[in-house]
Amino acid sequence: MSFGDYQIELYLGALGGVLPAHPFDYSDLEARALAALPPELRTYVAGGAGDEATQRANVAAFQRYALVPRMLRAPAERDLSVELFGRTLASPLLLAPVGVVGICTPDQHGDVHAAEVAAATGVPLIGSTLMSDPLEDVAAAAGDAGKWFQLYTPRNRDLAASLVQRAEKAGYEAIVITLDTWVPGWRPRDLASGNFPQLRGKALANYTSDPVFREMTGPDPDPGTVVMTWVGTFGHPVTWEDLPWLRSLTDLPIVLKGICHPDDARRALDEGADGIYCSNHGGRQANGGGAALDWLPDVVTAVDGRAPVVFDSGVRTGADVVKALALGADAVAIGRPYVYGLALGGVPGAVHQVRALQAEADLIMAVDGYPTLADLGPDALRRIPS
Ligand SMILES: Cc1cc2nc3c(=O)[nH]c(=O)nc-3n(C[C@H](O)[C@H](O)[C@H](O)COP(=O)(O)O)c2cc1C
Ligand SMILES: O=C(O)C(=O)c1ccccc1
Repeated sequence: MSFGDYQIELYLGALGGVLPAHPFDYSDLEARALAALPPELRTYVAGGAGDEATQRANVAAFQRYALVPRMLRAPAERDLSVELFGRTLASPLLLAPVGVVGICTPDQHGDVHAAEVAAATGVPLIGSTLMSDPLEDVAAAAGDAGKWFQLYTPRNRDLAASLVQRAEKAGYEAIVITLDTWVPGWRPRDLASGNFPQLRGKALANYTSDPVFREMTGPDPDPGTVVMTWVGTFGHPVTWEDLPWLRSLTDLPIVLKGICHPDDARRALDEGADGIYCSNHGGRQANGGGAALDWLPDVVTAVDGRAPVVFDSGVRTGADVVKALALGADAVAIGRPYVYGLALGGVPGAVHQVRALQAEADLIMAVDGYPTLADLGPDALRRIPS
């Protein structure tokens, strides 16, 4: 069984009279998913920072690299597996943490459904701090699939400790600390529509289910108190000085998300991080930066094999996945593609998006003669002069 078999399944289904129910093209997926979402979610999910130049650059950057086909290399047998923190994954994909995925399905249990996508595909879910169901319920829905917990470090250190300890107890296998979002970026689409879901009390289940947060609000708080308490504690701007404390909270691997500079990557590892997550938050936080993909090679060089490098921001196709891997990422995360899949077609819709990415990546590696991840290095790519 290889990931490429998904195309056989689709063709056979069509021969049996059943055409695929879910989109293949990202623009089509996005347009249909946005139409299916309530208006207040459209700006939040699709939008980015400023005039969204960085968000567009994330996607465009992939076109500046071309995969070079190599022949006669027995590519029939593929192996896309990768080992991350002691778990072997069949493919190097991850579901990026998305704080509002919980409200992207009509039943408001989108975080549980994202975990079901992980369970169905074996692609680990990185669950956000901002969930609509408690992290314990989401972990249970992921079953045997991998799951990592993404921490938005609160100002209240006891609350941070409680969230990390709950995640550890619930079976999450790594803690991803997001560094670039202790304050929301300047997001004109949301500003113009007066829209920020958390301020309407959405996606706060990990707080309202937490004993430390409950002490902060007092018993039976009204919704306004919950939101204002959240606003007061949400975003601690993590610094190097905080790392020993964060390290002391858990024995789980710690992955730092938002690292784009080689010096930051090197120092993070020197100071005890176990993984580096190169990302610019899908262009949602700071406009005016380059594409995350352009920061990846130097980050990989700085890490020098000491720890896994995860990459996200702008991955839309199987070819994008292969290019990020060739530039040195050990695993590639997707954000909006699976959220849109879920919004449009529920769990089967998101499973389709994941399987389509796996199948396309697998078939590209086959046709281009890079049958395993070890075969895929910078030599597989040429930079197209702009
Ligand atoms: C609607 C939305 C909510 C997000 N929420 C979080 C979050 O809670 N925590 C986090 O670390 N990143 C969050 N991100 C960023 C993603 O983890 C990821 O970095 C980004 O979506 C990757 O870019 P892509 O959407 O172009 O694939 C969010 C992204 C989107 C689109
Ligand atoms: O929307 C986001 O990308 C996000 O992760 C976030 C969460 C809380 C505050 C600001 C941004």
